[in-house]
Amino acid sequence: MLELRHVVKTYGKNVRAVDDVSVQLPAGVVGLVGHNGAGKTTLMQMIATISKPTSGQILLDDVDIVRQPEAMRARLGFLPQDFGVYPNLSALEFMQYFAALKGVRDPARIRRLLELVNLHDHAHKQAAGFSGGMRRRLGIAQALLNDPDVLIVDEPTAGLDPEERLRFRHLLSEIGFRKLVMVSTHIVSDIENMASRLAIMNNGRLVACDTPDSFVQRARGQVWSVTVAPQDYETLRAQVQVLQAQHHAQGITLRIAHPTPPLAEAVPAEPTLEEALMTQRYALRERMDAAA
Ligand SMILES: Nc1ncnc2c1ncn2[C@@H]1O[C@H](COP(=O)(O)OP(=O)(O)OP(=O)(O)O)[C@@H](O)[C@H]1O
Repeated sequence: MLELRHVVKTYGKNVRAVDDVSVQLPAGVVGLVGHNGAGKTTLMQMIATISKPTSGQILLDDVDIVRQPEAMRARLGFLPQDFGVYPNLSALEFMQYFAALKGVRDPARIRRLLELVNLHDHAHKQAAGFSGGMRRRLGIAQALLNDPDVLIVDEPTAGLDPEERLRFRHLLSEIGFRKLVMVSTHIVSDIENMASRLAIMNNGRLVACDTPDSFVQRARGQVWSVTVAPQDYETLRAQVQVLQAQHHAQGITLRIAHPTPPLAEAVPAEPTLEEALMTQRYALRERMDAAA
């Protein structure tokens, strides 16, 4: 179990990149979601013991890893956002290199990991010729060398094609059956079918941490569907949060986030996870505007 207690990270006097985050995370896939600059990378770096909190505690199975970072490092696999492979090494050489750095001496483990990430047929090819997805998969393979209990992956699918994305998601969700996998992303669809929990960050704060179903459940009754004439669309758009607009011969069918029916003829719609998170974001923004 990973536990964060009142974790704060400030840069200089004005930037509070992570602002009083407390959460308990058991095994499973946790999707860390938030806009650019929300604090996801800063939070992950502190958990990965690459940077230290300004204040607060991070505990792995009750051991304070800020004071004893080696307790985390021995059990950690980390794939940072800007992870690069060495282009002149083959996949196998790359794994052997990292295995030596991590003190892993079992050649069979390297073979198994290359099979797990589906790169065994490319083991002897230089990484220079690899696609973005193959490089990310090689990154995951090196992160798994020490059989980590905590796997942290920052923006895993950036630059991947749809098929690679699917394969990568499948791989992470399998690992999440037994381990804690933290995945940061802007793309909700990337994690919607694999995350057991979503942690939502906004301006350094953890504004919610819950199961995907709970987010959808809370958004029920706040997403509406209605078809309007094209000339009414602009007026409506200025008044309510339009989640989706689909043009067709009969007009424009809208999905709208609103606490009450936005028009008399609007009917309640089943929210998607993405819509549920957007609905929550709008509600949060309104609360913040009201408080300002
Ligand atoms: N080394 C640093 N020095 C100063 N400010 C920083 C530093 N690293 C991050 N920040 C600031 O801290 C805030 C959080 O940044 P962070 O990179 O953690 O967000 P993020 O959610 O990961 O964003 P992205 O999705 O764009 O990667 C931002 O305002 C960022 O500008």
